[in-house]
Amino acid sequence: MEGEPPWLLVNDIGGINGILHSHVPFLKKHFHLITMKEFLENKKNVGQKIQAIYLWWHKPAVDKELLQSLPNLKVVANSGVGMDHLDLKLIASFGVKMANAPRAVSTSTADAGMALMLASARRLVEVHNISISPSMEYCEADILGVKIAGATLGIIGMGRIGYKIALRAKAFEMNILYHNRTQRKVQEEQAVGATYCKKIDSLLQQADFVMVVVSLTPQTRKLIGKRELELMKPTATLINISRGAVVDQEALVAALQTGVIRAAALDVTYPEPLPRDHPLLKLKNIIITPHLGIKTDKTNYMITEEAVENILAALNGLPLPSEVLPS
Ligand SMILES: O=C(O)[C@H](O)CO
Repeated sequence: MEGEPPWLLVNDIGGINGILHSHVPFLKKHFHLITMKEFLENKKNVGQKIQAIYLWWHKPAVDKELLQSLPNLKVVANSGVGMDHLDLKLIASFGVKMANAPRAVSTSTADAGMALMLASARRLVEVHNISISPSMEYCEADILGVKIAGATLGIIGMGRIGYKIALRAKAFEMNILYHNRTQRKVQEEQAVGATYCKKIDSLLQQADFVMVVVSLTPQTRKLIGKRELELMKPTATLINISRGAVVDQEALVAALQTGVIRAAALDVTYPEPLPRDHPLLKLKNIIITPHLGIKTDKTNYMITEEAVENILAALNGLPLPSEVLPS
């Protein structure tokens, strides 16, 4: 209809899997919002009106059936950087563009990685529990942590987020190693004092903290398995803020149970959340957070702003600021 705003499909508004209510007025300035429920109730009449999808926490699922019922779909915008939940080739085969939100997420995800590293090093969860226990009894040895200044951080994946972690770690006076498909420019390395490890093994052998920041691809699935864990120092800590499947969880459970490594701090697991009887949840030397990376007041809003920017560009035939192409 002439003058009508473009229709944007979202999974839901509010609730567990819906966009935040506070984002609705901003989205409504640009789009007519339609939820999956409304779409499914009236598929035939509204399918051709929908031009864009905004995925919130990976929902709705963009499968062949959905793509076939949206003949005028132009763009799928994701509320995060990782696109591993999408079949990029399938979406592109429908002539639909895709975008993620790398600018919005990087600082908060880097902060979450640092928070996990510091919490594990200084045993924050354990000491909190001691502090609120009725007796407050503890031995000094129970609360001894790992000194951060002077320790070596190995960053696996030196993209935008990895680099922001290095910037932060430098301020904490850490030695920084990194492994990445491509080496960063010398000036970039010098700015954060990071040393490139061409081989992941050498990083694993030297680091006191190994932080995994790669995206999930067929090449990075189970990148950290039994062999890699055994290469790590017994005093080392593994921090994963990328995707659960990058670490072989069974191997990790065994490594934590038998002291192959000191501890782990995970913002991501598979599945998310873990079943309540999962062995990882029974360990003392672990911290698990519920995919906290981007969950801050401002970050959430910036993600929606970045998505809107991408969607409007696609609808106006302009280059997308954060277009993602199928590899
Ligand atoms: O990919 C990201 O940006 C976050 O992990 C949210 O999915």
